[in-house]
Amino acid sequence: MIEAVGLTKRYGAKTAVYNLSFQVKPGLVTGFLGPNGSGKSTTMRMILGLDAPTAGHVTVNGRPYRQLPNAPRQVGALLDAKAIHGGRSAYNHLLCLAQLSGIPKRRVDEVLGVVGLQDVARKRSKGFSLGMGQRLGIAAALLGDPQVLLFDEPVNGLDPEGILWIRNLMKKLASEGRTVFVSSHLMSEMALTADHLIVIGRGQLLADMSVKDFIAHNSADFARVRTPDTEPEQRDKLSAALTEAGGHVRPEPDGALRVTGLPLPRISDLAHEADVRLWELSPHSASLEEAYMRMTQGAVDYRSTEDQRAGLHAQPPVGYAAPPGAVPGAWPPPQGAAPAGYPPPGPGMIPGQANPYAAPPQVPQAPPQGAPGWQPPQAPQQPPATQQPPAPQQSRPAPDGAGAPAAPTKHDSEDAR
Ligand SMILES: Nc1ncnc2c1ncn2[C@@H]1O[C@H](COP(=O)(O)OP(=O)(O)OP(=O)(O)O)[C@@H](O)[C@H]1O
Repeated sequence: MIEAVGLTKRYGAKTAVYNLSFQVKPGLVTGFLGPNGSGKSTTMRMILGLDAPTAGHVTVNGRPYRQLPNAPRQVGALLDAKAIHGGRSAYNHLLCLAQLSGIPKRRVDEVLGVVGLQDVARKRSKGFSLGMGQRLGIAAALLGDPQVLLFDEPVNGLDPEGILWIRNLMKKLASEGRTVFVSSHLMSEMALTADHLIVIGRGQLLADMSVKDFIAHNSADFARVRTPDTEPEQRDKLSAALTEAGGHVRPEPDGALRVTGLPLPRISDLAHEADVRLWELSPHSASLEEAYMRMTQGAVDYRSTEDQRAGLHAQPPVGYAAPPGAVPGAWPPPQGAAPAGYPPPGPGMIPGQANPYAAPPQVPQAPPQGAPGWQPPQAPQQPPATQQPPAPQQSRPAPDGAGAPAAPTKHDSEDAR
């Protein structure tokens, strides 16, 4: 079990993670989702004692990582698969990690078999493809047969067969009662792999719930209705009738109508009353991807200017009414402002948490802590000094990095400096 309480990390004026509290339970695959730069890797690094929290704390099996006896046998991690000494063979890389942690040599062959690298085990890893590197990183994570596993983007570079393999591996590890915490941007994959989701945006918790609940709470079921393609006036007639009856109607790219707010039998009756023939009337549930996009769209930091111009990034939440005077179709509303009609936090959001559609002001950025006038909202309590993991050191028990918490940082760690 992994438990974070009020976890906060600041890099100078940048708040990467703010007041994050969650539990990752054994026996489940827990997906860790969030847009680019939302703080996933930083959180994982704090779990592994590679970054010290600015406030709050995180424990693995009840202790900070650095206080775990023989940590590599309790926790395995894939942070950065490229963090391997390229001149070393896969076998020697794993052997080195095993020897540093007192893991028997035979385990090296076992994990090479598990990840399917047995035939290239003696080849230098610098010739490995991205997918082979990922497999080697996963082998290193499994080396100590740990109860707790963290994977940062494990399917990166894997082909479809590899993706299927890792999906089954994660599920198997969880079914053995292990704690499996995995970050990914592949929503379709997460929908198939994860039982539970932790979603963050701009370093803050947006959701902590089962995949099923997440989809149910963050998406509206809808109906697709199609009238004969050859009679566009029928479509307009139906659209008017459905809107008048209180439905929300949006055109689909293929000419169908997407209708929310009306049950299927009612749509059928309204079509009948309007004397409109239907070619399609079908119920639909949103995908995890749609639910995720809906929840995190306001917390996306990096966006193509092309998308911004074309408005591709933004679909207003269901029920959103543009404020008076707004440019028609403009979404999202101006950052930091919550105009009239701005949706309140929905049922899928964390109680007491700010509306995630809102822009960053909840995350205190400046002035820095201690500066005149700085007042963090609900500032988490500093834990006693004894609960803080010791400051990360440059040299860690696994010098080659991959698969062990020793993996070099994606960013230069301020702590290490
Ligand atoms: N050592 C550092 N110094 C300064 N800023 C940092 C450092 N590490 C991370 N950050 C910043 O903290 C924020 C969170 O970064 P992080 O890598 O944790 O996000 P992420 O969710 O893992 O992103 P991605 O999905 O792109 O991998 C980013 O704005 C990042 O630039």
